[in-house]
Amino acid sequence: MIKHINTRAACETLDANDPLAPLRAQFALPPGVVYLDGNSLGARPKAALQRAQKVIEEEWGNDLIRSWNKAGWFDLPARLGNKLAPLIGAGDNEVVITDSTSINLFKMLAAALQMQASQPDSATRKVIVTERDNFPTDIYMAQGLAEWLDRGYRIRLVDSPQELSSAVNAETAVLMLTHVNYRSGHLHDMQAVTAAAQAHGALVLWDLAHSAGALPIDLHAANADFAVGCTYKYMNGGPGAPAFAWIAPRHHAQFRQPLSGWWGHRAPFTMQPDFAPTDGIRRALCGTQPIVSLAMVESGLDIFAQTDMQALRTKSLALTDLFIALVESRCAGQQLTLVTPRDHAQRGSHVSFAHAHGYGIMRALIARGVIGDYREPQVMRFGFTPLYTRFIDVWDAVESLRQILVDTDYEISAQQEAVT
Ligand SMILES: Cc1ncc(COP(=O)(O)O)c(C=O)c1O
Ligand SMILES: Nc1c(O)cccc1C(=O)C[C@H](N)C(=O)O
Repeated sequence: MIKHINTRAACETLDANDPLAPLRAQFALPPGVVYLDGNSLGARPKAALQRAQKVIEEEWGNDLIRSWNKAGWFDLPARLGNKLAPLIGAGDNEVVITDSTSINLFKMLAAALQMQASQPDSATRKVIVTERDNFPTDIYMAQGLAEWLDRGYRIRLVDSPQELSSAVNAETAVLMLTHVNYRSGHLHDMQAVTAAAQAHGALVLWDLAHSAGALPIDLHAANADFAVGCTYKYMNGGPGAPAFAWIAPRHHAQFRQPLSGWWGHRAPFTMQPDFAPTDGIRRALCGTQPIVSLAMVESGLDIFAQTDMQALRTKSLALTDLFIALVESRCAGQQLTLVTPRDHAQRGSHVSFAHAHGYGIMRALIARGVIGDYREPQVMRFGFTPLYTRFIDVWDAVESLRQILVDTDYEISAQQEAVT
């Protein structure tokens, strides 16, 4: 049906019939902007401003240190983790919101390697498998940990999802994958990949940065071992908002991570000189949390509580289908190559097109108020956030893209900024 949409008026009708359309009013989006970068930094929930005011003025300003108890600051990582849990198929007391995704990757990987080190085959199980095309921080964190441990761990980088089945074997300690690829938008079959790796004795760590809040996830049904992800993308927690970490309950008792700060201690205010890990998911914590930033995450999560991930997925696929169809019909012959899988089962919530002058074209789009981003090599990335993206936004974005391409209205050798 989406394939036959070829007027802006038809997109207006899609918006008029969209059951999720009213949710957009809960976001503060600047006028005249088509925002297609919620996969990198989500838009601001209007409620975040009042929340920030309350945290800063009342909780910090007025109640001062009493707020650790009175405003529940100390429990915030776990309380918000419980709110996030249903979005990823996790249960109560299984998720904390804390630190950054990079740091949580380090903690989960370190704990997984330690669990594997206690197995009888530990001498030969020394490989961390991931994708060469994974988001670089994931690979860098694994490299840093392996180097620092200096116990013979190696990183094996696979070049395609198809290669995974031959790359994972009895030497694999951990398979660490990003569920939806940051560049291509390719979506892994979490359940099948997890089962195949576990059949070889590997533990499986999922980075949900580009899928949490974008599509339904069921960590329990997939029998995953560990998961991490960002809250500042589809969850709209704000720039640099703390990330989340999930540990399968069956691993809680064995879980040990090396950043053994006092927030992970059994009784931090007894001030004992020896570290004794607390029970459960709070073991993933390290030290004092950035409370103002952490508190912002709740405003984003509260919007998800008004809908469900299946409804969001249905709209997300309609938006990405429409974008692909319109770009291919209206920008035909303009040397654009679709990088994202067409198959719904393999597609997240962003769409990427490659063009030799991708960076210059993206700059021109941003100058016209259509905000996406650019990833090397040559990839223009457009994120579709079903909570606030409209079908007319898709139309308007493609129309701007078409005009820029037809008029060659972009700088061929645009100077790259620090953040692309
Ligand atoms: C897959 C993936 N993991 C991790 C990150 C970021 O990690 P951090 O928040 O630690 O910078 C990103 C994006 O920045 C990402 O796309
Ligand atoms: N975390 C980011 C940042 O600190 C600056 C600019 C962009 C980001 C992003 O989140 C990028 C994103 N993970 C990506 O997929 O490229």
